[in-house]
Amino acid sequence: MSGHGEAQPMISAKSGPLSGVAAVPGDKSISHRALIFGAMAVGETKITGLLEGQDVIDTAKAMQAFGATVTRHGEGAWSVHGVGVGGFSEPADVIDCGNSGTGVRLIMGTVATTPISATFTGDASLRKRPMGRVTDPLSLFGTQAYGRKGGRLPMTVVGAANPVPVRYALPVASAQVKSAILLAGLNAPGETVVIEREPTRDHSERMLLGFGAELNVEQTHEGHVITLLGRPELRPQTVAVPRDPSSAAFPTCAALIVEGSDIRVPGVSQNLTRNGLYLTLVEMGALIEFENPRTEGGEPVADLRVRFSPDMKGIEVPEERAPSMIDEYPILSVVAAFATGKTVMRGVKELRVKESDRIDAMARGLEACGVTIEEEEDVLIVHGMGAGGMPGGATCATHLDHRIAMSFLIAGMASKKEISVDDGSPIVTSFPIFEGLMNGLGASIRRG
Ligand SMILES: O=C(O)C1=C[C@@H](OP(=O)(O)O)[C@@H](O)[C@H](O)C1
Ligand SMILES: C=C(OP(=O)(O)O)C(=O)O
Repeated sequence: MSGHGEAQPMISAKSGPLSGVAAVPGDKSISHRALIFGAMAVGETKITGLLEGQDVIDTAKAMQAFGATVTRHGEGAWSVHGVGVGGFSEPADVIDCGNSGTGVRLIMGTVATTPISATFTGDASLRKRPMGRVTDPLSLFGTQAYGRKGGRLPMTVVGAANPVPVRYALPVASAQVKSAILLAGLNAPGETVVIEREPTRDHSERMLLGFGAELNVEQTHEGHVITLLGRPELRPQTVAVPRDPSSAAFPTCAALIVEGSDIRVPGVSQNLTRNGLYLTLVEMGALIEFENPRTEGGEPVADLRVRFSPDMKGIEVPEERAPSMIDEYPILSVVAAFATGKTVMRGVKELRVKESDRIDAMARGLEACGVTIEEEEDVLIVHGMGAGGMPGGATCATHLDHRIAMSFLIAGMASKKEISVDDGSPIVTSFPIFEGLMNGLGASIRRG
């Protein structure tokens, strides 16, 4: 992992036409949840297609530290012997969640209503990210949290010995906060209610139902009202993790901007809480065909055929779409640079509290590559230069952020001059086979 002071490998990318099949690894959000819910079930959960990225590995290690038995049987094939809701034991050491906001926030939820204490930390990126958004609602259960100023890691969470159920309306659209409350609600007697005004990824709700919890989702004037009955016995499951649409975004967008490309991307989620990027690309004039729609691992998926799209136009991305494409704005801003006209992204200030300030990272990097950008606290506007129009020729800073690193490497595959990134090491957090997969399609990603 990066961020501990050692020199980081600079990586650069260029590309010929891309062709072939881009089979991306398992979904990161679903992988974290399969391990965590597996650890809270009684008995053995079997997982296939688990993402073996560093973020998920760190969650697997954490589940072991809390007393679950996590075993790897082969590539993507894992099992978790769970200890039951409320059955976590106190870890003997600090829990290091590395680069993962999802890992640390969801695990804090599980600890919140268990009578144990745990101290959490992470890498330099995670230690900058706000945890108050999770510990504030968790305090309503009776949980205490002691962290650094501004609610930063390292932080000790003291679980409530006698938790009470909670009713909480999310002030930000965040699946991590929603999931932390639901995980805490599992070990609180009675009904815990979370209300979200805008729908966010619903993997926790789907998985809770699969593991046998009593959960109800109602659409009211307040938004989605999610009611969970506490203290269920979770039944172990067999979880087939579908491919990650956030990873699929990278080869998809590369094929759209690299001249002569024609690739297939199998099994891309069509879950309405995850597919915002793909809707947006189609509206821009991207040549994407959605074939063979079906259900895989409980998620609606389709196979994509993606071709070089020289006639894409900038659009105004509907603000309410943001939660369904929140991790895809960096790569969308790259595609926008290869469209004609302006692409306007509003309601995106959540990007400022991800692994890096993603608005700032993309704005500065794209400017260095010759693209005109307008930026406000909550808005990013990219002035497109058309197919093949981006000059490139810069080294972009990645700030310990995998999505920033991959976005600029993809930009470099279609820019006039090569683009480098200062540190490619964060890519292993979510997409460990990125380099090999892209090179297999015809790109040339080189180190040093
Ligand atoms: O719940 C999840 O698995 C995730 C939720 C999103 O974060 P927020 O909840 O902060 O929006 C997303 O950015 C992250 O990559 C994964
Ligand atoms: C924001 C992300 O992840 P996390 O919040 O889990 O670190 C991401 O993967 O883009």
